[in-house]
Amino acid sequence: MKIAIIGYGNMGKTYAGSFINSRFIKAEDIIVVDRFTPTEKEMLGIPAANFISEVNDSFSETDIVILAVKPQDFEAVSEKLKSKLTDGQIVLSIMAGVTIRTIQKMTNSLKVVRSMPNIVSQIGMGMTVFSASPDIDRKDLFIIQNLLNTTGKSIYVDNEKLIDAATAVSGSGPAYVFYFMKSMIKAAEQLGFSASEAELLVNQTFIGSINLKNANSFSNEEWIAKVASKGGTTERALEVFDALSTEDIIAKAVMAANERALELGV
Ligand SMILES: NC(=O)C1=CN([C@@H]2O[C@H](COP(=O)(O)OP(=O)(O)OC[C@H]3O[C@@H](n4cnc5c(N)ncnc54)[C@H](O)[C@@H]3O)[C@@H](O)[C@H]2O)C=CC1
Ligand SMILES: O=C(O)[C@@H]1CCC=N1
Repeated sequence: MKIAIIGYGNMGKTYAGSFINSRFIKAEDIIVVDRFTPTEKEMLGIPAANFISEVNDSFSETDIVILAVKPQDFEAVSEKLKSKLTDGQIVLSIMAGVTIRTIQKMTNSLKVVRSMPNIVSQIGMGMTVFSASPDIDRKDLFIIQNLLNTTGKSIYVDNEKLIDAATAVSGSGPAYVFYFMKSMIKAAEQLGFSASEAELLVNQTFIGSINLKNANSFSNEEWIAKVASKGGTTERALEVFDALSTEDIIAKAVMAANERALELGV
């Protein structure tokens, strides 16, 4: 199977790396289009000749074309791509917001899969939610899901609106986690820890908590109750979160991301 990746930034590189490392796709079967020439290390064993700056005739030989540019760059890409795609090819988009309908219109392609991965795909622990146009048959969907699963876990949704919702939850989600970590590190420093000590305390707390959660079937509420002793320190901190409506703030932020995904699709 041959794959073209348009846009070799954070996500384009992540995808190429996952496909190659999982041995699902051979490095020589990947074509990359970007304005920038990557370093040798970034090429991941893909032959230098397979890196091109514009979509060209070699595209008609590929089975899947992955759109990994920013939504704002899609129009320019689609202009070049439109005339090169043939009927059997699958277009797989990871762009935030851009709808299946828009991708179909702008690429003249009926076989479109729209997905929302996250950056954690870099270490094979990503979360991807995907949906497909009616012309994608079961076999196509199976191939795509196998490909996506080289980057982590995936779920298929019929309702395309859930791709925007996933963008706001799991797509942008890693940044929310890093934001929370950054805030805790800052507080730890204010309490007297050095920057590296603060980072260790917070990293280990996150890694440990997630692994603990995964090792048992208790809910988040149950875990909170196990940590927060009556009249103790955690309870005092949680009172501050509640008094400042932190849950509402987080919900508002996620809704804002969802709104932005919808705007990007217009
Ligand atoms: N960064 C993330 O965590 C996630 C990003 N996404 C989506 O993935 C897409 C890419 O995001 P990133 O990789 O973070 O962006 P990026 O900015 O790191 O990479 C985009 C690449 O596209 C290239 N590019 C721009 N115009 C081009 C053109 N006309 N032809 C060929 N290449 C062109 C740029 O040179 C750049 O290397 C976006 O649509 C974003 O919504 C989805 C999930 C997570
Ligand atoms: O911020 C963005 O628009 C992209 C989509 C999800 C993560 N990054």
